[in-house]
Amino acid sequence: MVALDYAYAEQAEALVSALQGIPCYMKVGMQLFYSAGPQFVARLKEKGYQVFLDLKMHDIPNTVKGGAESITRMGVDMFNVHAAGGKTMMEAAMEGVDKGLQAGGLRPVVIGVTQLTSTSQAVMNDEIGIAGTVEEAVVRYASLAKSAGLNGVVASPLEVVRIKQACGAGFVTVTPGIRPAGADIGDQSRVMTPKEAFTQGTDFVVIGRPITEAANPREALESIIASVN
Ligand SMILES: O=C(O)c1cc(=O)[nH]c(=O)n1[C@@H]1O[C@H](COP(=O)(O)O)[C@@H](O)[C@H]1O
Repeated sequence: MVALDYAYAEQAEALVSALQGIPCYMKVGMQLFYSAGPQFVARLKEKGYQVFLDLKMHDIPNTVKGGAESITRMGVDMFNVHAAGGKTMMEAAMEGVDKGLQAGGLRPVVIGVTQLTSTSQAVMNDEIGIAGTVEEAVVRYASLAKSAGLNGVVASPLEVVRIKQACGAGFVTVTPGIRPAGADIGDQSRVMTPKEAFTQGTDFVVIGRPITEAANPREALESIIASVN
């Protein structure tokens, strides 16, 4: 999944054109969506892409339900909500999906965000104030997401084995925090290479800057795919 983290539609369009023909999901996050909106998502769908709309909803259940309904009507393939919003909020998201389907939408894969991959053990314990290991917190969020009827979670590849043990092999894992060997980690904290991530059994890897900031993004993505194969 390529993270189209751009402020302007033209920049994202240029990357999509550069990657044309390479099979991948396109991830639209808040930076692009707040600027280019549902029209950009519609253009990606017209081009035949599968789209992960990453807006990480986290609000009261009624508001998340409405957001999920609108997102489902948009016809995206995947979207996410914060598992930290709790079981009732996540169940409300699934109710919103049902309402969106009744209005003619397509069924999306619904994913819970666990602990952001930028969060280290120390930050989680000392700053946010959650005790225990990151892995324990992630597995707890994943189990909660599963009990609310979600299809999977976003986590770092380091937690995939434990998530699959707790929630089953079919529970989808979407893993950012991916860095090819030697790449700049930036603000990420819990990282692995693409190959290592797939060795852990993840279903999807999400990659942004190693592609978007490369001198040649197409070559960067092709070399990542080659490293996995
Ligand atoms: O939900 C996400 O996609 C997400 C969750 C998370 O825990 N960490 C995370 O990095 N992401 C997203 O994944 C992408 C990672 O981008 P890079 O760090 O540039 O590869 C960004 O678009 C983030 O918003």
